[in-house]
This record gives sequence, C-alpha cells and structure tokens, in this order.
Amino acid sequence: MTLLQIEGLGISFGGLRAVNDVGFSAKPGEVVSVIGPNGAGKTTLFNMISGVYLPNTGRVLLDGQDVTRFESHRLARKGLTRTFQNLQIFQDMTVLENVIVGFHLAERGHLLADILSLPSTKRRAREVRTKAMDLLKRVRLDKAADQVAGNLSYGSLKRLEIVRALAMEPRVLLLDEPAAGCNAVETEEIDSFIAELAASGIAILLVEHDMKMVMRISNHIVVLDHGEKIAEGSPEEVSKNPEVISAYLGAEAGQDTPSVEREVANADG
Ligand SMILES: Nc1ncnc2c1ncn2[C@@H]1O[C@H](COP(=O)(O)OP(=O)(O)OP(=O)(O)O)[C@@H](O)[C@H]1O
Repeated sequence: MTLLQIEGLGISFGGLRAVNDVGFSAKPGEVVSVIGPNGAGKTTLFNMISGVYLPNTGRVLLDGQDVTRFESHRLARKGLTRTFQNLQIFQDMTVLENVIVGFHLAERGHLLADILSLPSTKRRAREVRTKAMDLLKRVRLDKAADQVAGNLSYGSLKRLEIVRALAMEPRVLLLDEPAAGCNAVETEEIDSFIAELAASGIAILLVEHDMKMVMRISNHIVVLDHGEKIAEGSPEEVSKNPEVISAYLGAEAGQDTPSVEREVANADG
C-alpha cells in the first residue's frame, strides 16, 4: 500500500531548473533514500515534499490525498514531518522541554484550555511529559532529560531532533542528513534508530551523504543528478548502475563527493 506518492515534481529558481519531473513512492515501513552529487536537488526536493517550497509542477499525495499546497504545519498534522540539515534545537532549553515543544506544535487546538488553565490542561501536561520521557528512553536520552540541550554531544543532539519530530507522531518522516557531523559510533546509533522507526511502520525518506549508511538501511534509492532522476532501485541495483557511477565519478573529479561503487565496496568489506 502506497503511503506517499510523489508525481512529476519540479521547481525553477530564476533560470535554473533545480528539480525536474521527479517521482517515486514510499510504503509504510520503507526506508527510501534520495542520493546524488552536491547540488543535485535533494534538499530542494525535500523542501517541496515537506511544504517549504511550492512546486511549479507535479503533486504530492499522502494516503491518496493531494497535499501539494499544504504548508509544513498542516502536513505535520496530516502525518508528514521532517528534520532539517542544520539542527533546529532550542539550545537553552532542557532536553525534555525540547521534546515537549514538539508535542505542543502537534496540538495547537488546546490553546484556549491552556489560557484558562483548566484541570484538563494539568492532566495533559502530565501525559505529554510521560510521552516525551518514553521517546527519550528510546534514544537513551532519558537520563539527560533535565540537562540543557546545548550541553549534549552532537550525536545526541541529532537523536534529540529526530525524537522531537516523532512527537508529531508522523507516518512519514523526512530526515535531512541525520548523520552529518556524527562520528562512526553516533552514525551507527542513528542508523539503528532509523531502522527501528521503519520497523514500527513509519515510512522514512532520507537524504544522506554517508553512502555506507544509505546502502545499509535503504529499501529503495532514488538517484538525482542535475535535478533529474537518473535511476532508482535497490541499493544493489543503484550501485551497479553505470549512469549513477558516472554521475558520482564526474562529481568526484570536481568536488568532494564519494564514488558509490567504492563506498559500496567499503561497506561490504
Ligand atoms: N532558494 C534557492 N534559490 C536559488 N537556487 C537554489 C535555491 N535552493 C537551491 N538552489 C539551487 O538548486 C540546486 C539544487 O540545490 P540543492 O540544495 O537542492 O541540492 P542538494 O542535492 O541538496 O545539494 P547538497 O548535497 O550540496 O546539499 C543548486 O544549484 C542550488 O544552488
């Protein structure tokens, strides 16, 4: 059963066609990764899917409903949430407070009850706290709940950001470079957490430069180059695709992008 369907998405910035006619789909429990050399259009594609940019062409269907024109907060309430490449954590708040903010973003409808300080508000605050602590336990951050977020290691902050997105109870979760800046141990932690989330039935869309991680955890990979989808398939299919290899090798000559073939060989070894 398809949960997220992307059809012919495209957008231009001035004269530049940043993304052109890109489509793919994701089912519950699937990890779908979008890869491609620097500037290929991955983040722009994510921005269109998550309501940050309005595409010039194409559609985004969530559970069969056309949500193309929905803004991010409305999409989040429909079950599609994202994290950003750069951390969006409130560094001065505690770890727990950061997650609680995520819950409040998910339920703005209770504002009047909050203002009137109804008994239901206190009960809900307790429920939210319990749920937030449960989420923190899942990423072993519960012991750090009362610490100021700014004191956490980078890998912990990355996990906190994912947890905060989970407060919205997404069915589709877009992760933009969740392992960026993480060391090998932190990357593996994030890696197994993502696999766990997928196993719980969430469809994960991933943009990630760490090719070993992509090859390890993806069920399906979509490859972009210069805004076009040049290939898609299983990690094995994609890593053997000559067009994909040449896109990466071409990029490697001018930029610091790893060759998929070599990265797959390393990941195997
Ligand atoms: N808001 C914008 N205005 C103008 N051009 C943009 C904008 N956002 C992206 N672009 C351009 O669109 C193209 C695709 O950029 P995008 O950031 O989506 O690529 P990417 O694959 O995510 O790259 P990276 O791997 O480096 O993050 C680039 O040429 C970029 O300069």
